[in-house]
Amino acid sequence: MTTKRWRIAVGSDEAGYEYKNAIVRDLQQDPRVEVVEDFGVSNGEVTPYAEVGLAVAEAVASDQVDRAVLVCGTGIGMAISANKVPGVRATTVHDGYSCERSVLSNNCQIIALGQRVVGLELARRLVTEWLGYEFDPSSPSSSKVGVITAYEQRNATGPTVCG
Ligand SMILES: O=C(CO)[C@H](O)COP(=O)(O)O
Repeated sequence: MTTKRWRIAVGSDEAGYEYKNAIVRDLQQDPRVEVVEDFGVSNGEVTPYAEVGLAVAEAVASDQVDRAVLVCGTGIGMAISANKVPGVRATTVHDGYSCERSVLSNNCQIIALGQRVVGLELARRLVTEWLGYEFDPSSPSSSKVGVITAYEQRNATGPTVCG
């Protein structure tokens, strides 16, 4: 069990607004959390999920926060968007095992949830459990994540052209 106090960003589009607010409230009351940054959206605001996902992922990449939770209708668009930011590993999670492995196997800094896919209580529980996981850099999974990092670093000046 980790003793770290996390700096967490949370963001959603309008399809994830209710869950985002519930998760922000939970995190604000969690003693393992040092700070919660709410990246919106605000009530009634319509913003493409990618704008929020990219802004939150940049906050992770720049070390403004340690980790983040994103919510949209499915959690898919948010994860795709966040993964475009170099250094960020984000995934959609809707079950406890994937949530655990997203950290312990993949060293993901971001989980994405779908408000139209899972119930609110499961989403809240996943976030609570997620806070208890911390990647072990000395684990056998580390070199596998390193393949991803090395690929990013080799291609840091521009996208790979295939074919
Ligand atoms: O779930 C979403 C993106 O993955 C988003 O909340 C809704 O996107 P849309 O189906 O394109 O409106």
